Amino acid sequence: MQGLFITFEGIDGAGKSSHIDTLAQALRAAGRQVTLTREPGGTPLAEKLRAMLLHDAMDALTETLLVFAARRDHLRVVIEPALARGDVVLCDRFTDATFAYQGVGRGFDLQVLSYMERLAQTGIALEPDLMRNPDLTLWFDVPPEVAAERLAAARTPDRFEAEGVEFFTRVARGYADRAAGATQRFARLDGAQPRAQVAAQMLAAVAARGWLQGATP
Ligand SMILES: Nc1ncnc2c1ncn2[C@@H]1O[C@H](COP(=O)(O)OP(=O)(O)O)[C@@H](O)[C@H]1O
Ligand SMILES: Cc1cn([C@H]2C[C@H](O)[C@@H](COP(=O)(O)OP(=O)(O)O)O2)c(=O)[nH]c1=O
Repeated sequence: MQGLFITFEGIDGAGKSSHIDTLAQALRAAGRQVTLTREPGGTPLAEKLRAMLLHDAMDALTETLLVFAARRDHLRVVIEPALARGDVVLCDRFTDATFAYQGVGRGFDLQVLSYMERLAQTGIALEPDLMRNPDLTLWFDVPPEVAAERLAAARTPDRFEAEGVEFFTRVARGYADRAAGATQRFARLDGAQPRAQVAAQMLAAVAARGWLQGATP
């Protein structure tokens, strides 16, 4: 079976983590093996880098280098082997987050990011020239004010979540720009709706691609 790479994106508090298990269950019910993972993180090395990224002060270049270092290790150790086995890989965040947070959020040069994206995501897959990209990106789009309200009620903020609404307004614009540049890959979900409706939108986006139809030879 063909591997599939599906990413979950959106600003902090958009509802990504709340919905990833629902999709995993639906895919398993359709006969698929699922690998659940997240970024930054997903391997022992990348989880160490994640802890630094979320808690230690650093400039935007250091942040970007660490994010891509974590991503390359994650691709090498987890994502590419899972895709080669034919799994569906569900990943909570990937490179769109780097364009949204480090790029538009922090103001890091987008062309340099594109170069780093190519460098970090090429040369690991079985096809040597392939730059690994998601097959589908589920974009949980919520107004920054709604996300901030949810987070205030939910958890102690990390270094990103402690940013103000202006930062998240830029990050949200970063996601909208990425989505506009890859309309086939992105499915926009209205994340401000109640959970059941968000879940239904998510399942419909995956079903529309024929990926919930049960095992196919
Ligand atoms: N559709 C929704 N409506 C209301 N609250 C939600 C919804 N989805 C998630 N939440 C709540 O919002 C908070 C952030 O959700 P979470 O899934 O952790 O977001 P993310 O992973 O995108 O940062 C959690 O407390 C979660 O229970
Ligand atoms: C993958 C990635 C995440 N991030 C940030 C966004 C999030 O605030 C943070 C951690 O992501 P996340 O796992 O979504 O946080 P949580 O578990 O608290 O919901 O890392 C970047 O800045 N750039 C990136 O490339």
